[in-house]
Amino acid sequence: MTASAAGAALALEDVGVDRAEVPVVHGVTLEAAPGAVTVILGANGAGKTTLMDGVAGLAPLRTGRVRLGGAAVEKLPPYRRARAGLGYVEQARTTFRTLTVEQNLLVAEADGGDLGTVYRLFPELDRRRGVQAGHLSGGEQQMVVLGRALVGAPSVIMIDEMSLGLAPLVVRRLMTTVGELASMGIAVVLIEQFANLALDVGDRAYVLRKGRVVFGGPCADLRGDEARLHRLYFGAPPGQDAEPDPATAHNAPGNAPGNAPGSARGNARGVAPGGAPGGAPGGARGGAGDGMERAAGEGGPR
Ligand SMILES: Nc1ncnc2c1ncn2[C@@H]1O[C@H](COP(=O)(O)OP(=O)(O)OP(=O)(O)O)[C@@H](O)[C@H]1O
Repeated sequence: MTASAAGAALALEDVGVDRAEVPVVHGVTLEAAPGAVTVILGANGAGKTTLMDGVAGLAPLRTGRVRLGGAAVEKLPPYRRARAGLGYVEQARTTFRTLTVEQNLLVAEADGGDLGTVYRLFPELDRRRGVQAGHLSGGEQQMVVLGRALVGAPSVIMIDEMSLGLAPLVVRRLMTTVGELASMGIAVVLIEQFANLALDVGDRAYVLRKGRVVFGGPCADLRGDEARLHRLYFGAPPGQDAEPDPATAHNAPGNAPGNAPGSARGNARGVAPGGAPGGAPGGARGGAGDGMERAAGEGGPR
């Protein structure tokens, strides 16, 4: 374990995950720090959801180690990982449709969970406690799903594509809550199709291509750099140099300093989601980065 992994709320070491016995995720090493938003980006099919399913115990780990607060959990069944503090908001926005908002939350409440915190974060739900979840808007249903994860009192919360099918205004509203969750000390892992919005609220980013990490570094290094995001998502066009090989990059993700909380939080710049990879123009905000990039696929490592 590296020194920084010891302080990480969630640390993955050389994680490989299979889908239907096919290897999809390969050798992923990354960390999520408490009080920070860690963003996972990548094109459709890059393996983001498969990675999260592997961490949660819903897809089989082929290789590697998953540490939660320093303790290895990769051999535990999903419910024990959840009890150990791992919250997972899956892509499908599933509520108990005939139960009220409050009943949905109570079903998931764990020791240390607190409905008051959920209602403070989502006054929209406070006003609709007695309404059946099936009668809520898509955005409100997403709040219920996030709320259900929160009343499990997680130290880490992984959120997969919460913006799917929601209006830009609603997505921006939910993104402010993502920042608030981190401010509460939770390690937030955010998978998001709208790269620009995620990079705005995020502290540290990892980009997956073909199941491998091809970038790990500060979000500031990627903000507004659409060309670089495109290259990371899809590889270099024919005839152009590929990204530097990780073997020569001096800062692999596992060696990088922990996420600096609050770098972008609360600064959402009102950028409309523009599809992935997004990247708002002119958004580069300094950041002598420790980012690294690596080639994947043909010619890439392993
Ligand atoms: N249940 C499954 N059985 C077999 N293959 C799967 C299954 N789920 C995903 N895959 C395959 O695994 C690969 C990675 O998919 P995954 O959903 O993890 O990617 P993703 O980066 O989350 O993409 P998206 O943004 O589209 O959700 C894809 O090639 C996909 O077809």
